[in-house]
Amino acid sequence: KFYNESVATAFLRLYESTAQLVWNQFMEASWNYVTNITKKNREEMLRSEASRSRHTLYFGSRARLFKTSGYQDPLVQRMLSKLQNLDKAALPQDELREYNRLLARMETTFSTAQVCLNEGPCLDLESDLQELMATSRDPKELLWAWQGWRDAVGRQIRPTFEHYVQFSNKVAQLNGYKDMGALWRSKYESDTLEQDLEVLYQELQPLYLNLHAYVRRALHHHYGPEVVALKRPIPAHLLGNMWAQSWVKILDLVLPFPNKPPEDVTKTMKGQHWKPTKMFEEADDFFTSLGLFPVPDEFWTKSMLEKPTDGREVECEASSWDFYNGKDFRIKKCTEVTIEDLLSVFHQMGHIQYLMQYRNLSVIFRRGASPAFEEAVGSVITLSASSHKYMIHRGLLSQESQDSEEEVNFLMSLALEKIAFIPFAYLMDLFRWRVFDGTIHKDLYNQEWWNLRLKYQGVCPPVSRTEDDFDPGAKFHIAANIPYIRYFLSLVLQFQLHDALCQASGHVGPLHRCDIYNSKIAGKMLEDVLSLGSSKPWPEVLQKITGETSVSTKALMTYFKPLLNWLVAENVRQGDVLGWPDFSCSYEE
Ligand SMILES: C[C@H](NC(=O)O)C(=O)O
Ligand SMILES: [Zn+2]
Repeated sequence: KFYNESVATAFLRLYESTAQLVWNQFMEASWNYVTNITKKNREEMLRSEASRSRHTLYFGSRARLFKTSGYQDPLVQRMLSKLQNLDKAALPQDELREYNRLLARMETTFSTAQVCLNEGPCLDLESDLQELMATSRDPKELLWAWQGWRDAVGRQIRPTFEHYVQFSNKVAQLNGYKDMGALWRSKYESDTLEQDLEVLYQELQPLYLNLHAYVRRALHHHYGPEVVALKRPIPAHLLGNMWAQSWVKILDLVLPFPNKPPEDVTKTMKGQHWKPTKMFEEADDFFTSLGLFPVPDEFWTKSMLEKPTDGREVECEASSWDFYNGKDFRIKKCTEVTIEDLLSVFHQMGHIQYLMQYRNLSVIFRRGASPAFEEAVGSVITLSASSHKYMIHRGLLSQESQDSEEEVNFLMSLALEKIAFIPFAYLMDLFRWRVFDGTIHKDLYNQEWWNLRLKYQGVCPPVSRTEDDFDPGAKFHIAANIPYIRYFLSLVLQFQLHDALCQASGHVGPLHRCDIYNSKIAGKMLEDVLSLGSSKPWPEVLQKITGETSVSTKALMTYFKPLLNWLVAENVRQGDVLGWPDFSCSYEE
């Protein structure tokens, strides 16, 4: 074992100079593939992945030779320990090639799947099927899209997914973890993660149960008792979203004060001839108003901000990309001119801001303090951008003030996005952790998925399911091997950060009215945190902004308190039962 710290420092410098090149090449090849899905580009991406893995293996296996205890510089120690995780590069080459092929197969099946009308056109997920799920109020049409998508994706990738689980667990074991779930959880550097998550979930459950009961009653009223029964779970295809993870598109069916409907911001955007580029410029302007970086010129020339119309097949799922050369950062998004997409643009631009803030760190530290921090940054800004104050400021709303009823309507629209999401974000990796640790046997994948969907979300499949189906695979992050607990933690973290930044920026009044636009103080606090990347444990990073070292639901509960009060009163008035005591998912046989 090498003990000598100066050898380690030289070793890391060599890693640094080679890693940027290798990672840049890999990102370019990956980018070329997902923005132009062809066999040639896939082969090129797989070749580039293999060379990146060889580089990881070379340095990672040598990093394991260093005995880092007792080193003076904690950063050297932290860098070496991170390098020692080889991830999938630990596989023998032939198995790595097979693993990469099946990963590409699952993700590409998702990205190219369509649902076709008999003798009619074929619908893409983005945005035909998502628009149908959002706007149709015909249960049969919704069922057609819901089932068609799962037939086209979930069913197709089930066999591949079973191999993916085996390979993933082998990767984890070769890196010293018992299974891939343990490797995923290790990114949070906490040995109480699962207990902490359960506590957060329990604290949030009353908010979710009250929203669920209220929304169920509204759908019961709209669709009738045959379709939506009180005291039962809600059929998953009626919630305005392909995965029932966000219910914001059925706000019109559940508006607390229907005589005070919010202005249609999407209509205003279209009326003002907004284009996708302007949506990104708006977000860029928000970050620069905080004193943070604008995106570089090549962001505008190299990003894919709209779905191509030249016939190219692309992966539409939005994502932000670091090309590891300190100046090339891109977003891939099939942007539509809608308020939902504007907020999603803010979220993605938050990722880009993180990449820019930590671009001078070692490649090893060019990650978020935790995956949840990566997701939370953009969402924090989105909370300000969602505020009535900001929308007025940008001319997207015209009515100056909101009365208390309009504020409840506003909070309901945020709750349909954020509160509805809680159980979904939690169960996505509860499912996969149990698949990886063997608790969920491969012959029961679909039944166990729906057990979790029933237990945590209180939703049912609209039609009976079998083990020929693989409904979890119809969600991008499962087809694309992207962990998800980051979104659950980000949901709580974003309100905690928003609250701290609002206080620092001098905001007074209810949290949901806060907009940190133009606050250089808030911007400086963000800069101090984002520029650390993953060089410090995330509790230390959190403390720099909030003074706390653990994630807390306090700010989220404060934000939604006026709505919870209203929901509880309403559910009591209606004599509603919280939860789904009649838990069977009924099907007319
Ligand atoms: C919440 C998560 N957002 C994202 O991936 O950008 C999703 O879309 O499922
Ligand atoms: Zn994100």
